[in-house]
Amino acid sequence: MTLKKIAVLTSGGDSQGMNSAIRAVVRTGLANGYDMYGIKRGFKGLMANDFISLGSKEVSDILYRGGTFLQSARSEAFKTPEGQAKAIAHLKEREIDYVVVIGGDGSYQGARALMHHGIKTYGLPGTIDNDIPLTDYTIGFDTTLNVVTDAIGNLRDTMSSHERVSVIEAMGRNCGDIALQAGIASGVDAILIPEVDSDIEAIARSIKAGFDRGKSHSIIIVAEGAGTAEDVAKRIKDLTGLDTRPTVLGHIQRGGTPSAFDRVFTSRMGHKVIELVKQDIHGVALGIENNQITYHPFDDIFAAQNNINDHLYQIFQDLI
Ligand SMILES: Nc1ncnc2c1ncn2[C@@H]1O[C@H](COP(=O)(O)OP(=O)(O)O)[C@@H](O)[C@H]1O
Ligand SMILES: O=P(O)(O)OC[C@H]1O[C@](O)(COP(=O)(O)O)[C@@H](O)[C@@H]1O
Repeated sequence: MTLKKIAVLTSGGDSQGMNSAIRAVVRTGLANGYDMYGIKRGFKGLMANDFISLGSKEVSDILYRGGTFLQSARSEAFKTPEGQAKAIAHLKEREIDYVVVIGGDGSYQGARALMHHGIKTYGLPGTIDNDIPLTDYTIGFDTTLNVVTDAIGNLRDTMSSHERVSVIEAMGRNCGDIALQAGIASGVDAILIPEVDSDIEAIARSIKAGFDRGKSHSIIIVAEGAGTAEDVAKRIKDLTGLDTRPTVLGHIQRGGTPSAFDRVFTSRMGHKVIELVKQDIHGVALGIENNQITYHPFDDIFAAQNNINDHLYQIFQDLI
């Protein structure tokens, strides 16, 4: 009897913990007698037939590394029928039975496209943005929060010495979770996120009042989906007369050694993928909900809304 073959790829923006997820899928797969493969550079590498065989040794020494050793890519060509036909042909030639896609919602669209061509697929939520429905956390989000929280601490030191207002731009595309949770963790004075309309004049008044009471610095965090640090800093300066400095954290947020939380939950998810393979359950995306590893059909993920946590936003407002 031929061994069942499972291939793993990482796609879209990389995130800290992807390596840990790959390692867990591969080691659990090997322990259960499957033949394991990696596909380099996401769907781009799949179209180019860029596969590598993965044994236990190939995934050693990666658990604590950010990024993805399989590397990642965004590929417009894969969205076309021709691109997908190439990808399917390589999977069929190699007799790959299952494909594990680690990436964000775009990558999930790609996984669903493979599924519609008869490939058994799984999605793991690999994005720092925390913008995937039906999972409380995405891979790398916790590490990114720690990176952003550290950066805000550094900015606080220098802003305080110079009595300045710091306006910090966080990533997240159209999702405000990084800004909201790093903002709570850092005790910032204002958080601008795309999900909530903010009154910049009211924010400016309260920052000015803070300085008038003797505060030596003020910190505003703005999610990239809600505007730029530069625009917000200029507006605050115009409204308050205070010295302001914009900082764009950029891709620094996507690096760093994955947190213990990211390593543990990705290990659990990777392990769960193989349990699902054994039961021949597929066409699903995995998540963590109430500390349980869960899974849902791709169609349910696309039908669901990813809402900001209103209660957390309220907590932030009550704490300023
Ligand atoms: N509608 C789609 N159909 C097929 N593949 C898609 C689709 N949308 C995205 N993809 C593939 O997934 C890749 C990653 O998506 P992207 O949105 O860039 O990142 P993420 O997965 O992090 O959201 C894209 O470059 C493309 O190859
Ligand atoms: O690295 P790039 O291609 O410049 O993309 C930046 C975008 O990727 C992210 O870092 C992660 O998003 P995805 O995981 O959905 O790709 C976003 O927060 C940001 O807007």
